[in-house]
Amino acid sequence: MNDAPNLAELERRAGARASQYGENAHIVCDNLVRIYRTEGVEVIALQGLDLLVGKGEMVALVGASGSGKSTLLNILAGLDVPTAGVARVADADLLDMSGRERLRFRRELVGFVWQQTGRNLLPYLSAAENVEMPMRFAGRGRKDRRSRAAELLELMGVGHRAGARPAEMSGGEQQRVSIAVAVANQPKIILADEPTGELDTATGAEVFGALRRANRELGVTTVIVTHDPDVAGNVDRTVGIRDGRTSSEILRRTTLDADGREEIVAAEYAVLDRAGRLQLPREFTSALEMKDRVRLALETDHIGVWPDRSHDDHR
Ligand SMILES: Nc1ncnc2c1ncn2[C@@H]1O[C@H](COP(=O)(O)OP(=O)(O)OP(=O)(O)O)[C@@H](O)[C@H]1O
Repeated sequence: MNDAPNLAELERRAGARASQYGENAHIVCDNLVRIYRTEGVEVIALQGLDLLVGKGEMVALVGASGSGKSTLLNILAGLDVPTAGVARVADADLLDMSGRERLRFRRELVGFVWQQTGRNLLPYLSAAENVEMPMRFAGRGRKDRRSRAAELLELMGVGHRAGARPAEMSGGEQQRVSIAVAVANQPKIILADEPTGELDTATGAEVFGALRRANRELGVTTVIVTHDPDVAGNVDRTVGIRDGRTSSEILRRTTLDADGREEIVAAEYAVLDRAGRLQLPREFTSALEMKDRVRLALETDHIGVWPDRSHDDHR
């Protein structure tokens, strides 16, 4: 008897494998490409980016200016449409949405916090009124709105500023109110673009703390774009973006030290994508003058990478 699978079975297995990528993730980017075309010039802002974020996870995106962080965040926010690939957020397919679905996605599923507080808050409304505003749009009753706004401002540590207008608050307070606004309608995801960009370090840490509380207490998946070098201690995972691709990850784990005390350990990894591609850190490749090609060797527990010396032999 021939036990070899037929073509239909092989296709079924391949399909089943494909659907497994990111099946349980809250955010899935698979080979995401975004090309901007302006006056005949093409800029490839994202070139095959892969990213998975789990439900309830708090992730920071870091990377040099122009690496594609804002492009990615705008796509995840439903404000921009990728050129190719897969982008799924809370089960919504961002490449295949009608205008109406996109609007619903932006209103109900994601909350935003932008760097400029002026973009987050209406200047003529008090903190509490700002938090109530999205709930009014969603048709929630007045009593319910009031109590939820008060609760959220309290959670963000700005309950005592409920009656203040944005101009009467400090930058850090405004950003904490902005987080309360972003979570008012119970979104599944919060996206924050440089939320501490205009703040000093101490105030920035308070804003990260508020984002952390929203993430932990409300269970909302959180993605933050930041230049803040101290961010790794505040989030579960830091994802480095280089040239439009995820290139490295810093994972934060809590372990016990020799005396049984909890300590936070952050370990840096290079990202190996599904095609087997790996970005070697520039400092490593330039230290050994590696370019164009390298020699690889499989060892029992690691892979060796050597500079290509074949030119030297032929000289
Ligand atoms: N609307 C646009 N039209 C053309 N090119 C764009 C546009 N938006 C971004 N780009 C280009 O795409 C690339 C990625 O830009 P992006 O703003 O995503 O980077 P970034 O990592 O967020 O940078 P920064 O930290 O400076 O905000 C850059 O080369 C940028 O010039």
